[in-house]
Amino acid sequence: MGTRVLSRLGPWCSRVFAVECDPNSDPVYFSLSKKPQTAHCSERQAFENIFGGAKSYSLHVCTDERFKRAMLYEELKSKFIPTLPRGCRVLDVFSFIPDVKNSLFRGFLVKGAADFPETASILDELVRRSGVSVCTYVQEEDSQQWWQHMRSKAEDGTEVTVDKYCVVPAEAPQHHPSTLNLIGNDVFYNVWDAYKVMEQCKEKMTEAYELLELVGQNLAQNKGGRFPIIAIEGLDGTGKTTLTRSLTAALNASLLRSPPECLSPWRPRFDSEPALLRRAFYALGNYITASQIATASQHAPVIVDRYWHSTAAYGIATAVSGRVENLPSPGSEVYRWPGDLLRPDLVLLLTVNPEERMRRLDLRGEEKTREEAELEANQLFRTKVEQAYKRAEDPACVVVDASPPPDQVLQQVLLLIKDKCHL
Ligand SMILES: Nc1ncnc2c1ncn2[C@@H]1O[C@H](COP(=O)(O)OP(=O)(O)OP(=O)(O)O)[C@@H](O)[C@H]1O
Ligand SMILES: Cc1cn([C@H]2C[C@H](O)[C@@H](COP(=O)(O)O)O2)c(=O)[nH]c1=O
Repeated sequence: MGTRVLSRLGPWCSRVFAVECDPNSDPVYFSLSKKPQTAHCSERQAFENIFGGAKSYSLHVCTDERFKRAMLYEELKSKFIPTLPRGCRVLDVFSFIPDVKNSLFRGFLVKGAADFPETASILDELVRRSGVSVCTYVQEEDSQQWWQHMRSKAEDGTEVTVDKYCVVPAEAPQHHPSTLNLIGNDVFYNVWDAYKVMEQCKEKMTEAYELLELVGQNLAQNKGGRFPIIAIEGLDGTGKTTLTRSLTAALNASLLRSPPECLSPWRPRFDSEPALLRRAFYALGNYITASQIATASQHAPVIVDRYWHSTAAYGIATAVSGRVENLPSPGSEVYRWPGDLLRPDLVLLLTVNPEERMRRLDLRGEEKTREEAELEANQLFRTKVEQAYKRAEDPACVVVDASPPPDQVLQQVLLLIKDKCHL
């Protein structure tokens, strides 16, 4: 793999690497060079922190085929990483070509592997896997420089180093590497892109096959009727269900949701699949909901409990690691509305402070999805979801303070609807 060209994504040695040690600080960036270069003291210290101690390995999922990449990454994360001894530390590693979309390969840096002989044999097994590349990090005693050794198996089964590069400091790119693959992996901007993902797994999942059938039956209808379409968005527990019910009664409206009810039986299955499939499931759900909205809005106003903005906000916030500043800047193309999806007339984003939201969730006390559990555990994630909502464009979200009692929130929202939709 070392000297071979990685398909259209360029040679290995032209890549930049980022190791994430802590979600609240910048990753350590490095690139590869055939010739050693002198690193500053602080840079040497940073390398010492990430590779130092007992032998370190990095594993990279290296294929530009998105389905295979998603499956392999999930397999490493859920099957392989949990088998490592507790003493090993696992950090996220990205390898990418700066500013080149879809050039990101995700992986893991396993620190302290040499302390556990069984770890080395597990990692050596991975050298054989197609689509995974395994590197080790070695410090040369005389020069204090770190070298990345690319591992491979020879024909006779013995492990060999196929290439080695000096690890040299690299500048932080303008955009965080985790933003490079968002489009087409974490957010889909047309139905066919999500459809193609689902098609790739319809052989192994009957749910995918049935979902595709449903989408096929629901695509023809995508033009709104004469009544307004109002989407209600917000983090879990902000009061969407409560408000959408009372609004529906007050406006004599139809109430719909995304994902639509007809997908509820399949949701737990897709929620436990790799992110690519999960995101494709939610994206396709919006198109089925759109077809229901198209019919319903011919007869009455339509209230939608979550719609496209949830799909995009959760997809972006899950994929972009680390700090809120790592999100794509406002105005980025990732915050646009898909051209082929029925647009609502008004989108309201309900917001409450974290303590009140937690109080409401605790009072409700239902079973949680993976996303909900993550949201509850992680304030950083919640802030990223809310920021992604706020950056959405055309239509943008109108922020509503949902902390007053339900009746007051309803009155506030009715006034907004009267003003914006003339209802
Ligand atoms: N304005 C409000 N004031 C106080 N409590 C509220 C208010 N609105 C909703 N609640 C309560 O907060 C809890 C969560 O509300 P609700 O289920 O409507 O939120 P949600 O946004 O639909 O959540 P999810 O997205 O997880 O389905 C419920 O117990 C509900 O009764
Ligand atoms: C619609 C939609 C939802 N999710 C995630 C976000 C939430 O944590 C859960 C719960 O949704 P609920 O139906 O309101 O209970 O699902 C998502 O990730 N993408 C989506 O499109």
